[in-house]
Amino acid sequence: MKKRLLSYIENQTAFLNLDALDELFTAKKLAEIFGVKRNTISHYLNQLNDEEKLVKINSRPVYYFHKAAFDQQFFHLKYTNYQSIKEIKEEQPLFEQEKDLFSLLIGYNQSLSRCIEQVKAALFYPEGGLPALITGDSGTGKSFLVKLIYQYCLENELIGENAPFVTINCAQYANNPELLTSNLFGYVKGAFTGAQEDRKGAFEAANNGVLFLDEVHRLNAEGQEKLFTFLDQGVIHRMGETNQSIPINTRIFFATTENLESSFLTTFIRRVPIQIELPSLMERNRTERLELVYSFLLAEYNKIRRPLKVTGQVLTLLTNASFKGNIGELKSSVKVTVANAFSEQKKNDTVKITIYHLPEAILNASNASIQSFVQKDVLFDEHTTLEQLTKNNQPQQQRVLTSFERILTEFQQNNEHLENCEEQLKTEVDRLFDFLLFETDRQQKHETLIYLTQYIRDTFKQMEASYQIRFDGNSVYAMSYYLFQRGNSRWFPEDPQINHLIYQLEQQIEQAYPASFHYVKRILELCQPKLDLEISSMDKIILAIYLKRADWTKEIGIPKAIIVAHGYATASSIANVANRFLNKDIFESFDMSLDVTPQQIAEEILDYTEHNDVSNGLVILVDMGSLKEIYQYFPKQITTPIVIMNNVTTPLAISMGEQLQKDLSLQQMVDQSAQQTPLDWEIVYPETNKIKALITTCLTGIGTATQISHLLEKSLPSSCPLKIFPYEYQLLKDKKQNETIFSMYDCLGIIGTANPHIEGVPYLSLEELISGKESHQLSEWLLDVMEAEENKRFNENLIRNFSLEKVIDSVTILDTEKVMREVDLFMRDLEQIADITINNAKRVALYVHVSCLIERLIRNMPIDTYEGYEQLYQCQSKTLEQIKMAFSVIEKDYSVKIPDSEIAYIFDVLFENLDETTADEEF
Ligand SMILES: Nc1ncnc2c1ncn2[C@@H]1O[C@H](COP(=O)(O)OP(=O)(O)OP(=O)(O)O)[C@@H](O)[C@H]1O
Repeated sequence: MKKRLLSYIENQTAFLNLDALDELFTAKKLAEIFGVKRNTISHYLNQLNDEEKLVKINSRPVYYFHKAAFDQQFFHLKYTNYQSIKEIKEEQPLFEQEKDLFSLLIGYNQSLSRCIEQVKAALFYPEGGLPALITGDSGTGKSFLVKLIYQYCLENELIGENAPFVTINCAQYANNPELLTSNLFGYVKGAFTGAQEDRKGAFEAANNGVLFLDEVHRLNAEGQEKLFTFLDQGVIHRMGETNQSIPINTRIFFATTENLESSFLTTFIRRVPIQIELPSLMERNRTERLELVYSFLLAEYNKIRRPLKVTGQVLTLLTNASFKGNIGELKSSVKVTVANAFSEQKKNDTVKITIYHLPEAILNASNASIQSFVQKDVLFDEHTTLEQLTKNNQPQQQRVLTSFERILTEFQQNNEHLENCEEQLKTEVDRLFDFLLFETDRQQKHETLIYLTQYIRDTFKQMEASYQIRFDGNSVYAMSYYLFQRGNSRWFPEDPQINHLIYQLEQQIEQAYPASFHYVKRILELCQPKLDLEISSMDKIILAIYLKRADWTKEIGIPKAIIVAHGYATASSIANVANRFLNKDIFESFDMSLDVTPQQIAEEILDYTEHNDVSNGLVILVDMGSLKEIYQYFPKQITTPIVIMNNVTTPLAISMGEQLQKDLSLQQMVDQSAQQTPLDWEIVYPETNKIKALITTCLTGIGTATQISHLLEKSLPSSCPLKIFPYEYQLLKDKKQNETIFSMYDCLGIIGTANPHIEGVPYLSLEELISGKESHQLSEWLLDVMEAEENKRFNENLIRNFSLEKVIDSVTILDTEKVMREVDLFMRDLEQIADITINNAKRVALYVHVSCLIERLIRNMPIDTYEGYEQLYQCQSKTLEQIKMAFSVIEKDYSVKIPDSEIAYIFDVLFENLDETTADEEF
């Protein structure tokens, strides 16, 4: 009996649902099932619990389930006795905890993840949340989102149990704006003809609840004014009532399909700190669109309750079609499709849906996509779930997510110390890449994969050229497969605990493998715009661990060398012997027919330079004096120095081959060889029109040099032809002018954190540049490449971009672009009013300081007091008033009041010596 009981509970435990525990796990029900007395069953159950075979929950009623079956099916439990289900749930591992209501939105962890973060930021704002504006084309899900927001508020007790939810669509009142205003704000008796009694409006109805104003741009001037009063002061006035204001406490959400630049919206959005932009259907990736199609089909199945067999072609066409009315129109197209099929096959057990049931417009719009990747047929019936459909669809994506989870769990279990789990993480990453590279269907040569690989290969080459490194050959494939298989999905989890883990791990990886981390970051940045990728921290972590393992090697920049000779095999046999002797493939050979012209040879060589990396120079050994002149046929804009040597023989080739490997400049190589054998040679440097370039460098490594070059690139006017190259400091310092870049480019100067002292190339420290002490130097270097006006803009952009990252790091809810624009205005006004010029260093400080200040004020965070304000005011009242005046735009736009203590701090920033944090430290 005891055995049978245990085995029965074991089988049932697999179906256990912690959220709705079945009666079946109680002594009472089990006694009924086994037809014995309840006491007998209780006795056995307790025995089994003592033996640690069953878990007991001492709630009312008491539940028992099978420990091992539970551990296997769900998660590992530490004990066999618990007081409540809640206690058990607390042991649930991080990644299996419940999803919140927003997970009902398709795309909640992909294209909508940022939107949901913003919604939560608005909702959890202290003292009743912040208003938010939701923008997006028709049918992108604005109303749907707000309905969920309301449910979410109820679930999280942000509003009371019976709190109201009021929706007003302003577009419905297009012909009667007064009616709209009265419906929103209410009116008092006599406010207009027909107003026979006082009446509440939507604002009052939504008090203590949620108010949703759709198509808000339709409000007329009066309505707008009333709305602004509410946003600024939290009160409304009914129509016809000017004296009495009614305080309203409602969580307000607005939506509009209108362009934000329109005149009403610009004044309006200044008062609405959070703007949430929903992507159009086409901006969502294919996986997400397919998920939407699945969910709508599933909903139709649930309505008609007849299995639906949908062909892959239908799924493909629905997924790829573009709809003006976005998700809303996709949803109704699915409805029409199912209705067409259903009415035709009313009597069939299964309704088969083929392309003939689709609305015609879809067929017309999607012709082009018929040949592309086609889905498999899907049967929707009582066993179908959305989760299973989407899971089946992307085993690789799932595999990537599983690795993410394992890595984070491992890291967490090792007390968040990378050094304790480095090996385990590497093994996990290796396993993931093995799976992605070798266990996925390689036959299916997906166009996207081919495109990805091609682009990533080019990016690697670009990286190799600028950093003088060489990546392991497999890295290109590994990276392409990874990005392809993980799909367009991005993984930005919401759980703060997981985000904390990711943040910690990313920081530690960056510290432990700085070079790999920087290369990965740079490669991803370069790929991002072309490949339409959303990069997450986990991508950087995984790829940095992988690249670290594959490791990259430093390329010794040796020039390419070729031998050109007349005759059937002259060149190739010399190259052959020399390469064998040198034990390395140094030379390539060009065997030429006897009647070839020098011009044809030149063309061959140019063709070679186009297909090979000759950025370290090219050495050409030729067999006839006349051929030495071939360079005349090279176009003027060759970009690499070329040495041409005459009378090639095997000893000459061997001697040159040896010199080539010594990491010397071309000139030094020739000089050395010439000491051994008399030589006839010519060196051709790129002539005129060399492209102008700046070099950035940093003592701490190429990562920072790249950041500096980024900063400069971003700040350059778009028309400027200047190139910027990040460089290893040590390399510049060791090789000096011999570094190839100086012969290939016209290097105007070096900007960085340490001077490599290169003769003839001026140096400017980043700190001097940012502080403005020496920014005129940069202007002088750039005289030839840009006009004075452009130069000025460059300097301003530089300071702005330099500050941007810090502002991004410092503010959480403000729109960074907007707040920076506001600070720009503040500084401009201040310069005018106080007749001062704010230097670069102070600009940087003000960008950050004022942005944080606004955020603190909006968030009602405590503001520091300023000691000695009175004394300061006595002697500096004029300047303090001027600063106050310059703040008026910010005060108006953000509806905040800048306290006197803050004005005093700004005074300090402007007129006291700045805290000497240097630009280098900031980097
Ligand atoms: N993320 C989503 N996941 C699942 N269904 C969605 C999602 N977004 C929108 N929908 C569905 O799409 C339909 C259209 O959405 P909704 O009416 O909210 O769009 P809207 O932006 O308010 O449109 P309009 O501006 O035309 O009023 C809704 O029926 C909703 O069920």
